[in-house]
Amino acid sequence: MASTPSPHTAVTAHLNSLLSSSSSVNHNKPSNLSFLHASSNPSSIKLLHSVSPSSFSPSISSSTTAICNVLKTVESADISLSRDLHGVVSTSKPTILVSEKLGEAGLDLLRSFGNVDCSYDLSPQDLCAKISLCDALIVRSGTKVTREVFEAAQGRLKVVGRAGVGIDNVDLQAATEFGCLVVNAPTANTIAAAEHGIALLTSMARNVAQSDASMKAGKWLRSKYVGVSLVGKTLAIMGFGKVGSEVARRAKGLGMHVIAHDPYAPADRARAIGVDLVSFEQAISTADFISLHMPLTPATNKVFNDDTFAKMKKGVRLINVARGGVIDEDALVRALDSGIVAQAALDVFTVEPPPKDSKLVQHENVTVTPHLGASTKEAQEGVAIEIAEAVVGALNGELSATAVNAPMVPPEVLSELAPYVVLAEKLGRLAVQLVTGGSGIQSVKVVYKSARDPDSLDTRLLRAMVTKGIIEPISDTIINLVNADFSAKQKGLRISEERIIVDSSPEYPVESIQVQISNVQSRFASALSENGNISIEGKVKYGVPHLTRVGPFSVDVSLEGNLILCKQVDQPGMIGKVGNILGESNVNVSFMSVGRTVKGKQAIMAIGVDEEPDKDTQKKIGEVSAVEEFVFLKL
Ligand SMILES: NC(=O)c1ccc[n+]([C@@H]2O[C@H](COP(=O)([O-])OP(=O)(O)OC[C@H]3O[C@@H](n4cnc5c(N)ncnc54)[C@H](O)[C@@H]3O)[C@@H](O)[C@H]2O)c1
Ligand SMILES: O=C(O)[C@H](O)COP(=O)(O)O
Repeated sequence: MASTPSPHTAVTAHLNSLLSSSSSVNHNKPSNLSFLHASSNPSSIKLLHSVSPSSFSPSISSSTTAICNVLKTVESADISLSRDLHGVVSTSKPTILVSEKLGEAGLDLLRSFGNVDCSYDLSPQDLCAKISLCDALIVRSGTKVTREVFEAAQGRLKVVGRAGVGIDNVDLQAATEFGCLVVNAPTANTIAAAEHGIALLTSMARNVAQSDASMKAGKWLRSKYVGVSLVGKTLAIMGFGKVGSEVARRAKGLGMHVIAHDPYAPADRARAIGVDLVSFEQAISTADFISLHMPLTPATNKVFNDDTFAKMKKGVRLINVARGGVIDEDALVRALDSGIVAQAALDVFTVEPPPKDSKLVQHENVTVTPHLGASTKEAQEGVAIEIAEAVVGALNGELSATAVNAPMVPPEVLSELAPYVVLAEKLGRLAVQLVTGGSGIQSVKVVYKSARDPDSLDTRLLRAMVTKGIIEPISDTIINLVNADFSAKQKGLRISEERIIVDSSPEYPVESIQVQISNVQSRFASALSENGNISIEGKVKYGVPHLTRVGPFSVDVSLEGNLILCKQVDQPGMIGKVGNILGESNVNVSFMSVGRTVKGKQAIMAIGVDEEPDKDTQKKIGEVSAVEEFVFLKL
């Protein structure tokens, strides 16, 4: 059993805290911190510990050390630990609330990882009451995950998994503000939805539902239910994404002429299946059938309304397996009554279930199904597995390929950037401690020197880590990849980035990272560069982050433990004097580096120390005659 975590473990543990720590932006509420253990294999990361910061009192670091010691003892035992709200450490697993029916295979996977609570049909109040006991929530389209849910979670909820595509029932803004990751299952129900679209298209064209109902009512109405043929007719696909393009493929097989409108779809993908991409106006004015496959967003909300129906070909037929909200349903009733729209086939509604007396649902030219697009056995099993894997991965601190509100960083980029992620956080943490009073920071610049083309360097993770390092020491907000940019904006912190190409080995993604804070006073004036900004720079050496520059001074000290920066007149004996004072106080020096601008003038000592020197010791250092200023910094 290792008594000291390997550099790799430390690196991945840092990554995990970035990816998995949950936060509450409502500062009155406690946030949960997740301590995660990373094994030497980054793909097998285990959530070991979850604890409320209130239970850390009085000293976060001493509690952390104690907890880490416990963790070390179980490191090889693959046991999950958690601490309850009273701070009692116990073996427990994360709790996953599943609020709508999910396929068994997905549930099995979830059960092998955590405690699964399948509570279907919860009222909004019951959901809010339960959620503070849950680490993850899995929903379909029937559960509204509102801001109130995130507030009620009190920082514990780390991930919301949407077992399907549409995330319009999740308040993404609130999720992001609360640092909660949202993942979806975007692929497993595509074919089911496309097949349902085709089922609605063909059954509407041949009045299958209406004639079935009339026969069951004892009638035989052959002339009433004469249909229309599909072959040679123009079908407009609105939203040429996964479902839209599969509907297009199938409609071509039925001999239809298919056009599509999608402002973001690549023309070559459309061409590849023989579909012309056209403007919105052209699509709706020339089509005999219009099939909707765009997401519900502020831009698509009620995009089919009185104005747009008026532009359609008289007698057009409409299919909607996307979202009810893209249609103004009252306007559709009017268009059906006037004959502009001959028929509609709808799987989705603005309010689900729609009111029993809905004129639209009751309309004789309308065929309806109760949101069944994704409801095939195959799709539901697929979606359940897809979302269970995404949620387990997220709880394990892995970056999700289906994250909806966080950058998706490919695993290879992630593993390459891992040591720089640690460096970025430590530089942010050091830089903010150099500011007098710590707060009032408005403008931070992060400069990356790299031999690589700036376009090939994905710095989102590094920027988030610098943000984490700066914000966490001066607030009670826990920062992760989800909420880093939002939290910075909330605090009026502008983080800009610059990438400088340097002539070094492109083998490493980053040569150095520099953090500059402008328009602030510094507790350590020597950290100010010529332009008056606090400026510190670091590099990764042999996988370990190092501080390499403070203001104009070059230093080289490994960023572990704590740090004393000391500015003195460049003269012999200084290392001994300060070293002796620390030694007398039992403060162990781990690293030491001296940097100067000109021989015999000023120099900076960067001293790595394991313990924090007490006030008396710090006073003695300040009293050494050649020492002009010094500062103690926690890493
Ligand atoms: N009825 C069901 O059970 C069911 C099942 C699956 C998906 N859906 C819904 O179908 C829709 C499409 O799903 P998908 O998996 O194909 O998603 P997708 O993201 O692959 O495709 C959506 C497409 O819509 C396009 N789009 C965005 N804004 C647009 C606009 N203003 N006009 C035209 N196109 C626009 C996008 O560029 C994208 O290509 C979603 O709303 C989803 O929720 C419903
Ligand atoms: O967006 C989706 O994936 C579909 O609308 C499916 O929704 P459901 O999971 O509620 O069936």
